[in-house]
Parts: sequence; structure tokens; C-alpha cells
Amino acid sequence: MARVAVVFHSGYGHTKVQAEAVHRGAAAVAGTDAALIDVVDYERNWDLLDRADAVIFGAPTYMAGASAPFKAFLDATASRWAEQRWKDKLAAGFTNSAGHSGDKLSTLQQFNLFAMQHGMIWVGLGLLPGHHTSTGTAEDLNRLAGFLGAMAQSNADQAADVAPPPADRRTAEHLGRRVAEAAARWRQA
Ligand SMILES: Cc1cc2nc3c(=O)[nH]c(=O)nc-3n(C[C@H](O)[C@H](O)[C@H](O)COP(=O)(O)O)c2cc1C
Repeated sequence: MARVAVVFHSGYGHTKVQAEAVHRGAAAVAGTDAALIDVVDYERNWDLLDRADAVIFGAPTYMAGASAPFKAFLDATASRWAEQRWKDKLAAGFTNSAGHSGDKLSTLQQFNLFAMQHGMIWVGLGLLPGHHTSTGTAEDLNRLAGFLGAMAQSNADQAADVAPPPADRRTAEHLGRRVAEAAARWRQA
């Protein structure tokens, strides 16, 4: 049984929708024990995180980086970093912001470097870019053309029932599935 933990923050619900999609994708892979952890509860979930084969980090992009509550969680892993307790776990990331760019690559890079500090093994999105040709559309998987992780965009004037849009939810599901499949292979190795 491969264990995948999805840990996320969401101030207004949009990134929660994305996190749920990541979790759904992971849980759909047979033999996966997938947990969804709201970062406000991280102190009660160290055991789940420590036992996970893969941890997927997700936060909204606020001021060109991960939101403050999520950064507080990242900082709280410092004792685990000192012992390299998460070394050789798989890691991946996702983020959501109002802008189509919105500088959200910076958030994924932050998660990637964090994982590298922990000695984790990064799993990227593994999709070709969508919506980048004359025949592409906003319905394309990976419409925001990310590589490092799953990106989503939520219009600032829309609530989480419609934003982020379906293509970004499917992209998030893909990331969850991909990490769960990688975790199953990683456990066998
Ligand atoms: C404090 C703050 C800072 C933000 N900074 C950015 C930003 O740098 N780039 C961007 O595109 N959107 C930015 N936004 C918009 C959010 O990323 C966007 O509304 C997102 O959908 C919020 O997700 P949530 O509902 O999960 O909190 C910011 C929002 C807030 C509240």
C-alpha cells in the first residue's frame, strides 16, 4: 500500500478545490492510501506525513510565493530537515493564483527547493503544455503550461464553485495520479 499525503492551504477555498482534485487522482490509483491534510491541522498530522511515501505540497500564491500559513508549516519541518527524516520520500507541488502567470512558478520553485533541502525526490507534472497553439483551447489539460507541478488559475471575482475551471481540476487530478503511480513503483524498488 503506497501512502500519499496531500497537504494544502487555502484562504478562500479555491486551492482547496485543487487539493481535492489532486487527492482524488491519487486515491483513484489502486493500492493507494491517500490522505488530504488541511495545513491548519498540520500539528495533528505529523505521523501521517512522516509515514507517507510521497508528500504533495499545495498552496495559493500570495505575493509571489506560498501563502503565510503554508510557509509556517514548511518552517515547522526544520527539525525533520535536521534529521533528514523525509529523505527519499517522493515530493510534488501545486499552486493556484488569480493571474494566469501571477508569478506562481515562484511558488512551485519554493516547494521544489524545500523538497531538495529535505533530500526528497521531485516528481514533475509530466505533461506537454496545453493551450499554446492556434488550435489549443482553455479546456486543454495543462492549459497553463507548467512543468514543475500543477498550476491553476482562479478569476479573482469568482467563488470556488466555478474557479479554478475544469481543465485545472483535471490537471490537478493528473498530478495526484502520477505521484501515486510513482509511489507504488518507488515502494517496489
Ligand atoms: C494576500 C494575497 C496575495 C495574493 N498574491 C497573488 C499573487 O502574487 N499573484 C496572483 O496571481 N494572485 C495573487 N493573489 C490571488 C490569489 O492567489 C487567488 O485569489 C487564489 O485563488 C486564492 O486561493 P485561495 O482561495 O485558495 O486562498 C493573492 C491573494 C491574496 C489574498
